Amino acid sequence: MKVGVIGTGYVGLVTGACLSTIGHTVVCMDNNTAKVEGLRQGVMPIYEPGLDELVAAAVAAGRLQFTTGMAETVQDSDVVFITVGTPSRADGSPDLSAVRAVARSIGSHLDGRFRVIVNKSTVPVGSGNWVRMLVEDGANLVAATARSGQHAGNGLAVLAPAAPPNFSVASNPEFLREGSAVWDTFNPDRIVIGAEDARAVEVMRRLYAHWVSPADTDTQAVPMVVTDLASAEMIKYAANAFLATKISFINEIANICERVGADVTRIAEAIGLDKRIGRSFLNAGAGWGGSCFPKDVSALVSTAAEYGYNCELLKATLSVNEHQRQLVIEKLQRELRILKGRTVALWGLAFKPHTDDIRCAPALAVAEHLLNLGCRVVAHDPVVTAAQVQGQLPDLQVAGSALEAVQGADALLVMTEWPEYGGIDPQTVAAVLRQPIVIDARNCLDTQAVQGAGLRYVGVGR
Ligand SMILES: NC(=O)C1=CN([C@@H]2O[C@H](COP(=O)(O)OP(=O)(O)OC[C@H]3O[C@@H](n4cnc5c(N)ncnc54)[C@H](O)[C@@H]3O)[C@@H](O)[C@H]2O)C=CC1
Ligand SMILES: O=C(O)[C@H]1O[C@H](OP(=O)(O)OP(=O)(O)OC[C@H]2O[C@@H](n3ccc(=O)[nH]c3=O)[C@H](O)[C@@H]2O)[C@H](O)[C@@H](O)[C@@H]1O
Repeated sequence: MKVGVIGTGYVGLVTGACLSTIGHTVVCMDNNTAKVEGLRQGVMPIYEPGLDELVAAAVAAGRLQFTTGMAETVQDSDVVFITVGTPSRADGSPDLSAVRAVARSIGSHLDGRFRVIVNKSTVPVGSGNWVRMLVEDGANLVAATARSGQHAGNGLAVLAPAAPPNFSVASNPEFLREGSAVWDTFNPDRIVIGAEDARAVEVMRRLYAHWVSPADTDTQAVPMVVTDLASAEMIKYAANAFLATKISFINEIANICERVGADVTRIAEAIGLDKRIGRSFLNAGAGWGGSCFPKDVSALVSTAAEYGYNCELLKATLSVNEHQRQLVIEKLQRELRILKGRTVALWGLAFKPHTDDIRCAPALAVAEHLLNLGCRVVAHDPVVTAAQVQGQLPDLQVAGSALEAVQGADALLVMTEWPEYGGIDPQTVAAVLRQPIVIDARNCLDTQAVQGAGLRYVGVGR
């Protein structure tokens, strides 16, 4: 099938690359000219394991193209995905301006051929109907402009569409995780389709046939949940809110463990063996961050408030998470007493390992707090660069290696559980630290090896 993807960020690029890999012909569009130009030259705008190879192969096979042109993206496609960002506004509600602009623009390029316009951006309940309205507005504007005999900016007359727009809106929430986005897309737990009509469902079933009706009879089909638009939109928020709550829950248990002398890692292991609970997302630490959990939990709270409902549980999920970062500072204060004038080595800036994404990264929040308290903070991350953090935290120093960051520091603070940190010999760390203190805010180091090197180990909930 022919697929247009509008917004070539994390979700758009991974979606486009994976759909072209399974045989569809995909055009990825973005209004960021530099990004599109870079992609045409094989430069990935994000760090995502396996993505470069996938994109290169799909481009070489002639099944993946990049463009800044909306007209060609829409006109050539049977399915048009909207995958633009929906960041949080100051009040926690999502900023839908990019979705609005794109939906109107899609409408202005439609003709009589049937297309499914698929919203993959995370948008509040009710957005499907809103997208339909905007697409119709875009189409009506072109028709009205043509009727009035007006001219486009280039002096050419605007042509009236040959036929009224023929489209259906669908919602297809995305569940990929950064750092394992390609794997997640090829191995989904479910595919959710919210649709207005059976025709759209049929198109989406064909698009996702690779997963939902695999040709190889030995391959297990992925469940496809077909529902109405509002339920599909709600499924996305409910999934993220549940996962964020699960992490806040284990962080709360960790905080109790610290007081009573229990070990949260053993508790997570044991309760995780209960199939009703499951082990994943029970790693206590410095709390969750990233581009989605914070904005999506806040957006759900904000949507509920619009409908007169006060989300007590989700508000607690948010506040436990906020508090979890504060606890990292308190642990440092307990160990070092005065923080002003101290040097803290900080390992890990990304919001989690295997990504260079620093959006809402707990590490940056903690670094900012330490800088405000008068510390010198020397950070290291295997993939996040100094240039990425410069604008946000100009006083944060970024070292070229993990050991360089630790040199002469009063404490080492581990904020992201990059596997390479576990491979560094604690003896070499002990040899260069000014004071023998390690705060492991992700419980990722070998406790005994750290203690064996004569370092004081402070983890989370143990
Ligand atoms: N990042 C993730 O892991 C996941 C994100 N999501 C959701 O997917 C959506 C997209 O997220 P990301 O890919 O992370 O966003 P992103 O910020 O990485 O990318 C968005 C892209 O849209 C482009 N864009 C903005 N306005 C445009 C316009 N008018 N025309 C064309 N392109 C435009 C931007 O230039 C950018 O390249 C969000 O709603 C997010 O919540 C859902 C699941 C996973
Ligand atoms: O909507 C989205 O954008 C995505 O949000 C999350 O994916 P992502 O943000 O990439 O990363 P996660 O692996 O979920 O981690 C989120 C945060 O939780 C933290 N976390 C995760 C697991 C855990 O046990 N403990 C914990 O503190 C991580 O360190 C990270 O800061 C969801 O897992 C995806 O399913 C969803 O598609």
